[in-house]
Amino acid sequence: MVKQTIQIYGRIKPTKKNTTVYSVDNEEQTGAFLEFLVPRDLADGFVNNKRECYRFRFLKVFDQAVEQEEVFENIAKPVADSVLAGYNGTIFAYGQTGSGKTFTITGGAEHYRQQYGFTTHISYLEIYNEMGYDLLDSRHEASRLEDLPKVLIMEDPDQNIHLKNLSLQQSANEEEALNLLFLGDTNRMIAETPMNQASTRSHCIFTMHLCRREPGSATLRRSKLHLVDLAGSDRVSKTGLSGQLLTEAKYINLSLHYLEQVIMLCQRRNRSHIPYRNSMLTSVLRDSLGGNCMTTMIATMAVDRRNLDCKEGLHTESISTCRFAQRVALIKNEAILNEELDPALVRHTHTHTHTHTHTLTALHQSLQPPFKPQKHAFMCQSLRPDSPHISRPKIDQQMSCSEN
Ligand SMILES: Nc1ncnc2c1ncn2[C@@H]1O[C@H](COP(=O)(O)OP(=O)(O)OP(=O)(O)O)[C@@H](O)[C@H]1O
Repeated sequence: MVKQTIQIYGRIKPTKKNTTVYSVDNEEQTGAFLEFLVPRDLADGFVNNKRECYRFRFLKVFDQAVEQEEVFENIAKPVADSVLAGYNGTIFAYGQTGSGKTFTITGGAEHYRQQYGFTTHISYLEIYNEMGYDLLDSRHEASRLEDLPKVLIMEDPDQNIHLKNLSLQQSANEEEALNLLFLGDTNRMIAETPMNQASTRSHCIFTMHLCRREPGSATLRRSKLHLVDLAGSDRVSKTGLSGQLLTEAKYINLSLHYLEQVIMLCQRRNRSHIPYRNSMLTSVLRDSLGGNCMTTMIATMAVDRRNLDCKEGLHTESISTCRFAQRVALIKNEAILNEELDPALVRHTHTHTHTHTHTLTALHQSLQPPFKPQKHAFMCQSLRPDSPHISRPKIDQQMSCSEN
C-alpha cells in the first residue's frame, strides 16, 4: 500500500501583459512558493486594508514560460507509470474560467506523436447540470449534449459505484485512444460566458481502464487513470450571468461546494462519514479523494490584469484557487496494487478439473499478455504535442452544440 497526500502543483497561464504582482520560487528541497504581491496603488482609490503578500506552498509551480512537455514529465508521467504498475491515478485541474485547465489536461490544437502502445479501455464522462452524459457515443457525434446517452450512478451492496450507460471503448493503440479523446471533445458542451468565449461549463472525466497481465502469472492488475477537467471555479456573482448560463453556474458552484465539503471532511483524522453521494462529481471521484488512488491536482491561474478584482486590486480567484489547493494537499490517500486472480482462469479451472488439457489451454491463453507493454504507453504520450501524426480536429461552436 502506498500512503500519500494529494500532490499539488500550480501552473500560471502565459500572458503578454506585464505582470509583476506574483513571484515563483521553486526550491528543490522545500518545495515551491507562489507569492501574490498586491501593491497598494492597485486599489484604484479604495482604501486597501488587505495584506500585501499572499504566500502559498506547492510541490512545484510552473511559470508562464513552461511548456506542456515539462508539465507532462513532472506531473503526468509519474502518475501514468503508477497506473501502468497497477495503481489507480487521478490528475485534476482546478482554477477559474480561462486559466488553462482544459489546455493542461487535454492539450492545445497541436499534433501528437503516433506511437503504438497497449490496449486499454476508455470512457469519457461529462457532468453538466448534475447530469452525466457519455461523450463517446459514436452515433451521436457532434449532436446536442441532450441527445447523448444519460449516465446514471448505481451503487452495489458493497457500496461500489457503477456508471450505467457509460460506454467503455477498447482502443488497440495510441491513435485509437486519441481519436476517442477527440470524439469526446467534439461532443463537449461549449457555452459562451462573458469571461471566456469557449468556456466549458461542465466537469469532464476522461478515464483509461488498464488491465495488465504479468507474463507467467495468473493474476491481473486492473487500474484506472482519471483525467479530470473541472468547470471554472469562479463565483457566479462576479460574472454577471442570467438565464441558462446562470443555471449552469449555480450547478457548477453547488458541485464545487460539495467537492470542497468532501475535501474539508477528508482532512479530518476521524473520517466518520464523508458525503460523497451529494454530487455526481464526488461520487465518481470517491477513490481519488481520500481513497485508493494516487492523486495529483494542478491549480491553474491566470494573472493578467483582466483577472484582477478591480475594487480590491487583488487576484481574488488565483488566491482562492491556491487556498483550495492547500486544503487538497492535506488529504491522505492509500493506493493499493489492484491485483486479482484472472476470473476466466478460475472459471476454467472449476469446469474442467477432469482433464488437464482444457485447463492448460485456458492457462496458456490467459497468460498471453493482452498488449505489449511499452515504455511509452498512450498516456505517457497523450499530453505530448510534439510530432505531426495525429491532429486534434478543430471544434467550433456549431459542431459541438447542434447538428443544424
Ligand atoms: N499554458 C498555455 N499555453 C498557451 N495557451 C494556453 C495555456 N493555457 C491556456 N491557454 C489558452 O488559454 C485559453 C483558455 O484556456 P482553457 O480553455 O484551457 O481554460 P479553462 O481553464 O479550461 O477554461 P474553462 O473554465 O472555461 O473551461 C485557451 O485559448 C488556451 O489555448
